Amino acid sequence: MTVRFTKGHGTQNDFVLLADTRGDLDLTPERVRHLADRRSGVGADGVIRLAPTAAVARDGEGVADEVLAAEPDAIWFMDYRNADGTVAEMCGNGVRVFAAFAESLGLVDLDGGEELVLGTRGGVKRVVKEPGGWYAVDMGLWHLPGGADAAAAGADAAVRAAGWDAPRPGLSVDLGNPHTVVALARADELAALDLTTAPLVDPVPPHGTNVELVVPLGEEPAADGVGTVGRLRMRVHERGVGETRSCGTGACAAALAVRTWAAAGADDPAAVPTTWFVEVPGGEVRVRLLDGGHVELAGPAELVFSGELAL
Ligand SMILES: N[C@H](CCC[C@H](N)C(=O)O)C(=O)O
Repeated sequence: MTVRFTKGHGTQNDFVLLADTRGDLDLTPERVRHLADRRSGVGADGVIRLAPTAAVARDGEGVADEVLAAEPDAIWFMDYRNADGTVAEMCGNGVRVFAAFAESLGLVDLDGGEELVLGTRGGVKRVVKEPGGWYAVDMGLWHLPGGADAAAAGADAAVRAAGWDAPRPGLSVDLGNPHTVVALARADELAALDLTTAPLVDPVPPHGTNVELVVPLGEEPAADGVGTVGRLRMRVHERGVGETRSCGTGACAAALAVRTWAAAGADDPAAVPTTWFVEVPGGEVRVRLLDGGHVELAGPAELVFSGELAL
């Protein structure tokens, strides 16, 4: 069979997008790997199928029923797959590119002020477009799997990257998908890091994890002149992919970890910034803590080209 696809990216985390508006495309792991293959296929970090949430529910995914029960307006579902063919619960850069894709299909008018409400395996997500063209995603709830003890200790895992003579402390952060965040002291160490193999994480996360290596860069005056914002730089080794140029859920995890560490050592934790700019090799995104325990991710999304491919 031949499929039409669109290629897009968010801060160079790239995706092949398929408009399966009838919900009848059988996206097997083999097909995902073929589409994502940078030699024999289109090439991408992940594959995103836009499908009716009702069709995903019909196909037996209970989360789609939960999405529709919670938010009947979430008629479209982001079926995200990693390049290795595995399924992941969420993709933050992917949601922004999904929104741009939905716009291109005429399914939503974000420029006209509409909000896109969509389903994912990580629950309902909401996307609006900012005046400057960035897509802002309410990523929903986040949590530390290690709870208050992990927050106080600043770590609940030991992580060892290639070339390290000893493990370093890591903090697990859940964004619907799993993350383990490790602080480094210097930007040159981050730049020199060998991420050609997955860092070893102990205890071994039962469903794997995305590993973010971060360098906190301190605080700076907010653009509106009110208070300060935080800044950090990160690289990431993604579950099911390898090192990518950016990771949206990872940027959220990194900002939440750095804020947790800063708050643990602060005289006034409430004074720690709630907005963070995250520098990734593919660009920059913004992470903002929202009321109610939600976190927002904002950044660019671009559609690059479309084509056809035999599957
Ligand atoms: N590799 C991730 C999914 C993609 C996440 C990333 N591309 C993002 O933008 O959040 C996982 O297996 O959980």
